[in-house]
Amino acid sequence: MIPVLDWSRADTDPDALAAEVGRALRQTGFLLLANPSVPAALRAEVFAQADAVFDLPDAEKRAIDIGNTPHFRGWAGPGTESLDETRPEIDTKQSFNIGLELAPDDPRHGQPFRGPNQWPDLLGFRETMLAYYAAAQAQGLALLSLIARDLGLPPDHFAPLFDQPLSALRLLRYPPATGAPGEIGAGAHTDYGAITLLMTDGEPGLQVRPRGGDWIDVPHVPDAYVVNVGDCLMRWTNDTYVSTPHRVLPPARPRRSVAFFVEANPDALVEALPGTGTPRYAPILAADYLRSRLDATYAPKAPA
Ligand SMILES: O=C(O)CCC(=O)C(=O)O
Ligand SMILES: [Fe+2]
Repeated sequence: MIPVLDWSRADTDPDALAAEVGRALRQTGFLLLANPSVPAALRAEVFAQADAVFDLPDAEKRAIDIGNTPHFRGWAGPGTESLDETRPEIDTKQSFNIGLELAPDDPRHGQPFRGPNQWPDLLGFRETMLAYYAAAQAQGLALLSLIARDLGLPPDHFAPLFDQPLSALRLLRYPPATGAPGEIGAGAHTDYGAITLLMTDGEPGLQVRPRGGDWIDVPHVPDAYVVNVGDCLMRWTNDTYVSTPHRVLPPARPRRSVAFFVEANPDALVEALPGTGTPRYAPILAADYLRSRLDATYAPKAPA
């Protein structure tokens, strides 16, 4: 149901690979990407540094809490987020969020979602995360080039729209299940951005619910990314591609994952791409769309 596609074919067989990517993104909006361009050593280092930041004492994590700034960066402890807006349960996960890094004197500070990252005092953390942010964004853009091919657009169609991205790197850790009623690792949701590149650690829990179907487990393929369509790309493709609800059940053992949300530039105009039919949605700036989605995720809930 969720195909495994080999990224090494992007060089040898791009047209066929683009068609297979397109088919998956039209059907379930999910695929597994083997042999990605991001080096394995860098991916492993991201997991190691993620462990280090989550293992810091709470006081150190609170000093870089996501609530300290309006820029959605830093540590979000357990109980601060609820991805399923329709249910009272709060996600058990904790996360650490990193956005586009700007020089301190960059004039873009203060624009929507632009601001300083909050870095922990951990040797190599910042360098690893910035290297990964760049590598994952490049993989995302290369995938968007195949997506453009599939949609009959010039292969570089998206490049100028993703060169100052709102993309977010999110480290995640899920505690083992306690058995509490209704407990959920990450509530059912669709992603907000263009595409998501997700690394999982092999501990089961991630499920998707294809349209008209029931929840199914997403298999763990070592070294492959779980790739899925976000709501912004669904809207941009005028529903040609579909974003699909997914969730993380409370795992049997601690579970770790690393999501990279590939997002457009804040001022990219998201409107029905050529060839996708009569527009179903009004045009919207990528930053305004993201704002509307994040506000709902972080809205306070009545206690369960
Ligand atoms: O941890 C996972 O496997 C999925 C996380 C997720 O869906 C998200 O952060 O949007
Ligand atoms: Fe997600």
